[in-house]
Amino acid sequence: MLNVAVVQLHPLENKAANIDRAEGFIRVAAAAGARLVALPEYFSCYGRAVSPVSVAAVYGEAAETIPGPTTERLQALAHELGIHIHGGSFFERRGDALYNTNVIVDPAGDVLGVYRKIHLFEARAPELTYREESAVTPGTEIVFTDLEVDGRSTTVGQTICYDIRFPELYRVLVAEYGSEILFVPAAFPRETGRDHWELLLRARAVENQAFVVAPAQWGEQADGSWLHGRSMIVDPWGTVMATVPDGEGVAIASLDLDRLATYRQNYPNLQNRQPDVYSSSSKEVV
Ligand SMILES: NC(=O)CC(=O)C(=O)O
Repeated sequence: MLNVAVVQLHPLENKAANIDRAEGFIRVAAAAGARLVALPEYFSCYGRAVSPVSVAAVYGEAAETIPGPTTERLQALAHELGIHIHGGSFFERRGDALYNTNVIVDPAGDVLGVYRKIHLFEARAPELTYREESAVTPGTEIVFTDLEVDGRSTTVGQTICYDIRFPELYRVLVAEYGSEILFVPAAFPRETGRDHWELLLRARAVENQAFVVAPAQWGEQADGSWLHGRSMIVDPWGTVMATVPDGEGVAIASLDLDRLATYRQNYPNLQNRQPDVYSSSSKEVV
């Protein structure tokens, strides 16, 4: 069994305070037996409160390189507690560009996987306007990471928030790269989250026969908007194993990776895919 925790945070404008609270919840989760603790998207800074023009400035100020103070803090913490930490996401500066980036850190304090969000959120609705690309550059690489936890190896796929709407990415992470656990750190707004968040997480879990680990931001922002929260861990059958209610907090679930292997054998959905047919040019028009 692999004990995994999701941390739900209410992002405030003070980056140092956000990181301090994240550390506090990581310690709580580790003390409760979690071997892998996952943080939400933009856990150290979230910029919904400001106009698109100043969003870029706020993000730019919050951005860090890898290695940098935030990754070094996660590395020290993972080493001290002897756990893996999935560092949700934060603003990364690389040359002149900013990315929405997450890392996985192992108990030796090493950074194992660096993923830059590929699909950047955009909404042009009367009730919700957002264009992540105004400040952030999209990543161009699919990232999966091999982990060794409690003497068992597993492969995890790294994604972020809006990526969840693009099932192709998850299919590749599972069918081509063998991921057993899919990470989806997020900051879904209430407008989309109330109807789509759980539905999308459970769909990706069922269709890919994989665990989905989804820590989220929750709560009211300075501009009066709300983040949906409902961090959750979903099993490959689509059952919600653990969730965090409104507010900050931690939820933990025990993932049975051996049972996952049996389940994939008993229901060989992944083996029964017909990729040749999907890509075939021999379409019959009636
Ligand atoms: N915040 C996101 O990246 C995505 C989102 O809110 C949505 O897809 O809805």
